[in-house]
Amino acid sequence: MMENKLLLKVENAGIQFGGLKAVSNTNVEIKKGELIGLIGPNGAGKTTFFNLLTGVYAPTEGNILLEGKRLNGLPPYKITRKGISRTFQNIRLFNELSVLDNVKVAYHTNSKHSILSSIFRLPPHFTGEREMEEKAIDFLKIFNLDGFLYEKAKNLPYGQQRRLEIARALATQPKLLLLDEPAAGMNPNETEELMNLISFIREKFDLTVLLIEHDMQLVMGVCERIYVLDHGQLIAEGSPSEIRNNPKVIEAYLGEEVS
Ligand SMILES: Nc1ncnc2c1ncn2[C@@H]1O[C@H](COP(=O)(O)OP(=O)(O)OP(=O)(O)O)[C@@H](O)[C@H]1O
Repeated sequence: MMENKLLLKVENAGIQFGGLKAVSNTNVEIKKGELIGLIGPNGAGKTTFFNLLTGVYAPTEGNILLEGKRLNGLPPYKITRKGISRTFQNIRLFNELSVLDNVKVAYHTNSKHSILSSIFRLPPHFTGEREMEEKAIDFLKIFNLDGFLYEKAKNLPYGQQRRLEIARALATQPKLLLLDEPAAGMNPNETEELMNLISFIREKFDLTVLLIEHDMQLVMGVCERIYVLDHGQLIAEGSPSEIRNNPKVIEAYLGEEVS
């Protein structure tokens, strides 16, 4: 793993909605291979920060650079192709499609064969399609979802839907994976499994991961470094133990019992 190469650089970036500075003047640097947490109270701007990174919103100030290239203003599908993908706080899947098709659709985002060859069913499509299906099935095995290939996504239990959402995000072959509250709604066992899964996929796919999470056991357990947002501003950055003992963070978010 190329651990010391900079992957993401966010320079003084922010966004204003009318009079509200939802995120302002943020500076974040993430190196290849890192697993980083983003925490902060409700409404601090965490999801908005993800929306900036993924092109849902263009920053109204500053720059976002992936491997040195500016992403500002690119639409989400182009940012996905450049290597950033995400999951959402409220799971977003194609509910009526099968588990297998959910992953195949994601593969299409980065597939090399053209839409035309798909429509006219020209030979490259068949090869591409078969390859894609095999890849998707192998992929779903990693997530323990290969027993449900033809089940509609909406029929999976909650924890498995979460895993499928991560599988879909990974199927676009990102360099940087953004996870928005992946443990929300999970019981402690599911959370533990998720922690193991995140560590495992990071190694297996040589990934860099940034995750928003309120579950401190998860954040402190898997992240190497943590950024803390409060009222749209970064108030701290450091290792889990530095963050746990940072008076500003305790006051804004963690409360005294966690210290
Ligand atoms: N499109 C928008 N237009 C106006 N205000 C917005 C928009 N998107 C987000 N905001 C505001 O920006 C602020 C930050 O919201 P955001 O959802 O990013 O917080 P969060 O840290 O993700 O919170 P939570 O932990 O509750 O998910 C909030 O005040 C929110 O109302």
